[in-house]
Amino acid sequence: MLTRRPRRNRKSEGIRSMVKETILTVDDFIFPLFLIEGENHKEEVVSMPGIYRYTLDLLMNEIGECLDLGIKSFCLFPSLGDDKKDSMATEGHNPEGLYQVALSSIKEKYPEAVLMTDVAMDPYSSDGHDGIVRDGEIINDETLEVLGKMALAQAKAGADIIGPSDMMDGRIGYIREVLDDNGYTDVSIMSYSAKYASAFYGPFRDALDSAPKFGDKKTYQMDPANVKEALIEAELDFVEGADFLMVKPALSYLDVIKTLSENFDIPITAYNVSGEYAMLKAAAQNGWLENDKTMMEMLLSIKRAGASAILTYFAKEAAVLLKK
Ligand SMILES: NCC(=O)CCC(=O)O
Ligand SMILES: [Mg+2]
Repeated sequence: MLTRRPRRNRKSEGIRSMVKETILTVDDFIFPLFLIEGENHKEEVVSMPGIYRYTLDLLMNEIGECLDLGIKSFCLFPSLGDDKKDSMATEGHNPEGLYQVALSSIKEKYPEAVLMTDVAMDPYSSDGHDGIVRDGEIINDETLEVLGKMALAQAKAGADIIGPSDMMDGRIGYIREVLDDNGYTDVSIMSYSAKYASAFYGPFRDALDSAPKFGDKKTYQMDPANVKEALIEAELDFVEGADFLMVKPALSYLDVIKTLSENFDIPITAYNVSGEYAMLKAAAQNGWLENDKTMMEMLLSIKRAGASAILTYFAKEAAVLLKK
């Protein structure tokens, strides 16, 4: 005799929705957006169908549409020409630079939008690395000064959340101090705490043309084999003042998301990265996977693992579906 029949709780849509443990909403999304110089121009990222690089005027329209769909949070990434890049990523803290001007213009037009930034040298670095390069090495402590300047310029331009993505040691404490010393105690920090040296970033580097000019990022980004190390990274970022701890990528690292969410009482977020987006788009274009259902299952799994917010290129598509 079968007394326990779990199928009873799946017998109708009504009961299934009653026992549902995880519910995905538009509030969960942070939409990463790519910004380029110029006017009235947008170009699709070849390896990310449906995702565009926008000039600021068109980006404004895109943000307006997203706000109408209920997406409240955005993370901006700049794509710069080589003429704007140097070994010290100087353009990254230029108050008149593309990025800072975009932040303040967006804030002015849409004060309700939550703007998250990217702090790392790579979009502005002629070396394509996240830190200062000397004799082929990435120099940690001197890089902190550059990151501090970037974070401060972004805070001055109106950023709500600073997102250090560089994986230098000590940068959260350093940035927190710079922000606080300058009166930006209310500006939050979402730390890319467990950022892995992953092959899933390929399409993003196409989008920003920011691939490293030599070597790889394994001396600062984490080894995909490690999870205990993620606890150390997260603990340091927590102690240094991070408001959110992020895991990146998401889908191959659901165990890391879960481990951090069980061990820390501040929000854990996850970055559903470009390669994860591209994989589904490629399969869907071939008719091998059903786009909408697979997308929702991916996003749901990231939330189920313990993420309270998800940076995802699917944000707009998923918001349209959720609205139906
Ligand atoms: N610092 C931001 C990223 O590296 C994003 C990676 C991706 O979407 O692949
Ligand atoms: Mg760290």
